[in-house]
Amino acid sequence: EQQEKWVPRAVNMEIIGTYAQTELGHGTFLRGLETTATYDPNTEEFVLNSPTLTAYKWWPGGLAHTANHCVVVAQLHSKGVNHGVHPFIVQIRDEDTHMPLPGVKVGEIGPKLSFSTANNGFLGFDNFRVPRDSMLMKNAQVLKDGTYVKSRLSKLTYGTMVFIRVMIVTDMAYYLSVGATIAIRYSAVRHQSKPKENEPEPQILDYVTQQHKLFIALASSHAFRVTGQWLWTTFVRVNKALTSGNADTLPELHAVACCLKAVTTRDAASMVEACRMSCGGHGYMTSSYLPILYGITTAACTYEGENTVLLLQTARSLVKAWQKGSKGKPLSPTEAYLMDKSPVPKWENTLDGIIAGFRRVSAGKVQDCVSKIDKLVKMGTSYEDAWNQTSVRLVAASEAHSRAVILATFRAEVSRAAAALSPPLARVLHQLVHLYTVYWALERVGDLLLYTSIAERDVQELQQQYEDLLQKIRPNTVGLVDAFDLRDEILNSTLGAYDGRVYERLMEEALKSPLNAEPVNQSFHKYLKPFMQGKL
Ligand SMILES: CCCCC/C=C\C/C=C\C/C=C\CC/C=C/C(=O)SCCNC(=O)CCNC(=O)[C@H](O)C(C)(C)COP(=O)(O)OP(=O)(O)OC[C@H]1O[C@@H](n2cnc3c(N)ncnc32)[C@H](O)[C@@H]1OP(=O)(O)O
Ligand SMILES: Cc1cc2nc3c(=O)[nH]c(=O)nc-3n(C[C@H](O)[C@H](O)[C@H](O)COP(=O)(O)OP(=O)(O)OC[C@H]3O[C@@H](n4cnc5c(N)ncnc54)[C@H](O)[C@@H]3O)c2cc1C
Repeated sequence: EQQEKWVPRAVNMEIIGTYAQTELGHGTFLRGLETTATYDPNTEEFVLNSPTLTAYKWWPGGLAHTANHCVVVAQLHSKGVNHGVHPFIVQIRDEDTHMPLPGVKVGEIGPKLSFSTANNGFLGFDNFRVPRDSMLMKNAQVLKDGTYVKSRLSKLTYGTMVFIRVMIVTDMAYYLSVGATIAIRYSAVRHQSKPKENEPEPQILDYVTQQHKLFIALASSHAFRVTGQWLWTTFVRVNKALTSGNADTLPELHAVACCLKAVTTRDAASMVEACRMSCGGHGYMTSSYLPILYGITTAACTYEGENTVLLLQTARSLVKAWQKGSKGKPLSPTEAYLMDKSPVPKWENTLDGIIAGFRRVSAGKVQDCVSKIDKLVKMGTSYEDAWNQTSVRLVAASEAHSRAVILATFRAEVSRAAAALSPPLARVLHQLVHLYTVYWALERVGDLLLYTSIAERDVQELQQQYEDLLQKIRPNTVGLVDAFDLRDEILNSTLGAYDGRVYERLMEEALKSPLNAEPVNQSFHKYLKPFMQGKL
């Protein structure tokens, strides 16, 4: 009924909304949110109120000047009892005049690192009344007399965030495809230095260090697209089960969505920055689009759940799984490997060997965390303090688990799809899987040395495998980014345009600057000349 009321109006843009959860004082700790929604049975209304400055909603995208409605997450009070945070759909502006409604204080939060096109806003309520059906009652309800009917699963309130975290993994695949396209096309056009005096300046794409910076971004885009597809399929399956009242698989989805969102956003931000730096000074130009792209990807490390907090959520699940498995209870498919008690096998420099190695690292780290926590608790430390003192290791265990999931998914999905591809295309995609897997083995070689039987000669061989792969992928690099098929209008980049006219485009953009409107800028007469004449 509520969906019939609100969804059609949102779809036809009568309602422009945003998600108003975060407050000045709380973003992570949702149970600490201060906005209140108090039910008045006499009028069958909720009274929304921001009791303190820190209760003001702060950050929601489009809230400042675009949205006329929003989903407000508030502490629900009824019959004198606080039932915790619940979502409410609230009109905040007049649909004709767009003026803020009486009792609503709304505005712009100010300049940000990036996302300058999104008017992120603040929102405060001064005993603002909304009808009872403003409470989104899919999970929990408040009856006309104020009786609270609890949800069958309180965490369903957090469902929106799981959905967005699932989507973000695919978003990162897209953003990495943009960064890789810009930087690799530029690296094919840019010639620099003379390693061989009697030869012309080479393409910078032929420097192996440049390949090391860029090819992992290209491979990660494919790895995250494939993993994002797998995660979406998992989300759809869990959601279907939830609809029929079965919440058994929700904890696993929450855990894997948390660590994948955290690892893919962190990787995307650092790899987009590497793309920016690989383009030298021109990568620092706004017209290259790389600084904006960095701002967008680094924001994703914070929004929809700050990365550390989410990695700790996954660590909570891994520790619980270890404790369950140690009692012989079955584990979820993504965590079942934790109970592999077989002897550490002889190391193999193969994809399967490396994936098995990352699972060993994750299981070893989880076991070390459980042992440290148990030891601290036995010494009289509270569980919460023991958790905090172990939290750096818990984050590392969560990252290792996430990497094992990505490596295994990327390999399995490409192997499955390869049968339907032409042999040359299958070969190139397998090279990207191989590069991605060996890259991360080398990045985490310390962990592999701690938890597997990898030896020094294996590491040397992996380094050679990696350098051979850079050489094999080089001839197809431009073709691989062209295959992302990103239009120039979407790339919005002087360095990444398909025609490669980099220098002409850089100059064209420079000449658009208002500072080039006249040969002598007025600042000379107002400041420079008086200063030079000692008059300032
Ligand atoms: C391809 C094209 C791309 C174009 C894309 C364009 C743009 C990109 C899109 C968007 C970009 C622009 C803007 C971004 C919009 C951003 C929006 C936001 O940021 S919205 C706000 C997000 N905020 C958060 O995520 C808050 C994070 N905090 C929390 O989730 C909770 O506070 C936290 C940390 C989980 C703690 O909650 P708490 O109640 O204290 O729980 P516990 O830790 O005690 O755990 C209790 C149990 O509950 C389980 N749990 C927790 N969360 C969930 C969940 N979501 N689902 C299921 N279960 C959950 C948890 O596992 C515990 O279970 P056990 O007790 O261990 O069994
Ligand atoms: C571009 C952008 C768009 C956004 N859009 C929206 C939106 O549309 N709607 C919305 O509601 N919100 C939005 N947000 C807000 C975002 O969801 C919050 O910023 C995010 O949830 C982090 O919360 P916080 O800012 O309060 O940081 P905090 O939670 O205060 O985190 C600060 C630091 O404390 C650490 N920390 C916090 N808790 C713990 C813990 N338990 N254990 C260990 N360390 C901890 C964190 O790791 C972090 O290092 C947006 C934010 C950005 C940057």
